Amino acid sequence: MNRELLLSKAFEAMDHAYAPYSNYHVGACVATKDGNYILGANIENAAYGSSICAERNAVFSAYSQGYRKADIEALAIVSDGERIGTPCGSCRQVLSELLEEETPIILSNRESEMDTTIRELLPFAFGQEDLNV
Ligand SMILES: O=c1ccn([C@H]2C[C@H](O)[C@@H](CO)O2)c(=O)[nH]1
Ligand SMILES: [Zn+2]
Repeated sequence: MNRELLLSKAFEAMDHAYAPYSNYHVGACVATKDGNYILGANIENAAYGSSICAERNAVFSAYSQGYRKADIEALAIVSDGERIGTPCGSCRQVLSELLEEETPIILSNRESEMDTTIRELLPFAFGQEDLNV
């Protein structure tokens, strides 16, 4: 996985964000172990709650193409904010099920970068194993 290419694909996705309400543009890219780069951007809606975050779009897209957590090498999430953006609570919940605990997550706002994992972002996550089924 080429880190610079992964980040540049995430910034390319950010350019496709549709964010007329927040004016906060986010891009994400999943790097798969077989060499694919799958993009996602935040897409907003006048009914605000119907909007979708960039990282969920990218990871859902990867799953829609048949990839699963073991196939994902890294996830980059980038934004045009003044500080590095971190995933919202809903995305952390989704990522905790759809990524491996230690899959690298790279966050950037062009000025700086930060490396993390979903284990670090959402410790003690609620998951499938908590269900009574
Ligand atoms: O990690 C984040 C945080 C926010 N957003 C989007 C949702 C909404 O469109 C806008 C403002 O919350 O940014 C993302 O895509 N990813
Ligand atoms: Zn989110």
